[in-house]
This record gives sequence, structure tokens and C-alpha cells, in this order.
Amino acid sequence: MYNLKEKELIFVFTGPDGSGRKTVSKLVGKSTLHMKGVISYTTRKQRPYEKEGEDYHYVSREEFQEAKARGEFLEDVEIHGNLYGIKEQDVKDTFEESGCIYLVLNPEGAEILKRLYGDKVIRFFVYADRDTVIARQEERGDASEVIDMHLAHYDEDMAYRDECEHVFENYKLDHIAFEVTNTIEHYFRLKLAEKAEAAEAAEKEKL
Ligand SMILES: Nc1ncnc2c1ncn2[C@@H]1O[C@H](COP(=O)(O)OP(=O)(O)OP(=O)(O)O)[C@@H](O)[C@H]1O
Ligand SMILES: Nc1nc2c(ncn2[C@@H]2O[C@H](COP(=O)(O)O)[C@@H](O)[C@H]2O)c(=O)[nH]1
Repeated sequence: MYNLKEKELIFVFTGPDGSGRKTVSKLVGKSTLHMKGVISYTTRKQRPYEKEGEDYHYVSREEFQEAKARGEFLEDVEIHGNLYGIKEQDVKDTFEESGCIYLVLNPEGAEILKRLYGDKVIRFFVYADRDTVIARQEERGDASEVIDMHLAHYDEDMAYRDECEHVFENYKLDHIAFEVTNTIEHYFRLKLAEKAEAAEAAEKEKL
């Protein structure tokens, strides 16, 4: 397991499928705060609107299982017969570029990360009501079987909201972007304050 350094934090965006986790995480994490996201590996088929290396790394089941046998995944799950996982090396490399990283995971994955890293994992639960989530997936062209599959665990996913450190409804994109940015900046300020305190304590010890 990758050992997080003192200042490193992982922001996990979780919630029901189609609620807007990827959109919000990219808007805030990448475009506003210049953090880096870690891209998952999956065995599921690429959708027409997705890009390799941007949405996922698409691999065969065999490739995924070989990587798993080599112990390369920090966490991995199976959802509706497809495998998904985050590689430990990708987390390590991304931390070298940025002190904080973000991931988009289902609640099961968010829980695995939380158990691994405790306070260093901050979970942002992003949600919208069932009808809105359906409408968004229809609009982006998801097949009805895909939407049905996602909605089959909507209630179960929603039940995870009370476990998360922060909960955001996603209707107005500019509104949620503002709220999430402020929340992440709060963690950045805490980290800076801790660093300053540690430096001050070190100075005092020298005297
Ligand atoms: N606030 C919003 N208003 C309108 N459309 C939105 C909003 N947020 C996200 N969307 C749209 O909803 C769709 C689903 O968003 P997104 O892909 O970010 O969801 P997700 O939670 O990551 O789910 P999935 O894993 O299924 O992609 C996208 O087409 C996105 O553009
Ligand atoms: N625990 C993990 N969950 C992941 C990972 N990559 C994606 N996901 C989540 O899976 C579902 C289904 O995704 P879809 O793109 O096939 O609709 C969704 O909740 C994703 O956020 C991962 O590496 N680990």
C-alpha cells in the first residue's frame, strides 16, 4: 500500500452514477485548483463519448486480472460484471506532480480508500434526484440498459451520503463548483497552518 506523506490528501468524489461527479471533479479539481485526477482502469466497453486515458484506461479482463495478480491495484471492484481499479503506481506518480489528488469512485471504492487512509481521505458526496440523473444520462446518449443498470443501485448509493465528510446537491454547476472549491481550499489552508505550526515548533526547539 502506498504510504501517504504528511501533506498529501486524497479527495474522493462519490455518489450515484450520472449525478455529475466526473463533471464537478474536473471543473474544480483540474480547471480551478489545478489538482491531478487519477484515471481508473476498467474492463468495460468504451462508450462513444468517452476517451481512452481521459475517462478510463480500457483493458481486457485478462490484462486487468494479470495486473491484479501482480498487486498493482490499490483498490478494485466489480460492478455489473465489469472490473474497475486504481493503480497504486498511478497514485504515487500523480502525487509527485501534485500534493493533493482526486478520484471518482463508487461508494464501495470510497469506503475502501477511507479504511486505508483515514483522515487523509475526504469524501465528497455529489447527488441529484433520480429523474434528473435519468434525464442527464439520456441526454448524453446512454443506452436504456446502461441507465437501468445505474439506477438499480441509486438508493443504495444514496444511503452512503451520511458516511461522507461533505454532501453537495448538483443542480446548478456554478453553485456546486463554488461550494466544492471553497471546501477544498479550506483543507489547503488547514495544511498550510499545520506546516507553519510545525516550522514554528522546530524553530523553538532550536533555541
Ligand atoms: N449541474 C449539471 N447540470 C446539467 N448537466 C450536468 C450537471 N452536472 C453534470 N451534468 C451532465 O450529466 C452527465 C453525467 O455527468 P458525469 O459524467 O459527470 O456523472 P458521473 O457522476 O461521473 O457518472 P458516470 O460515472 O455515469 O459518468 C454528463 O453529461 C454531464 O455533462
Ligand atoms: N471503486 C471504484 N469505482 C470506480 C472506479 N472507476 C470508476 N468507478 C465507478 O464505477 C461506477 C460505474 O462506472 P461507469 O463509468 O461504468 O458507469 C461509477 O460509480 C464509477 O464512478 C474505480 O477505479 N474504483
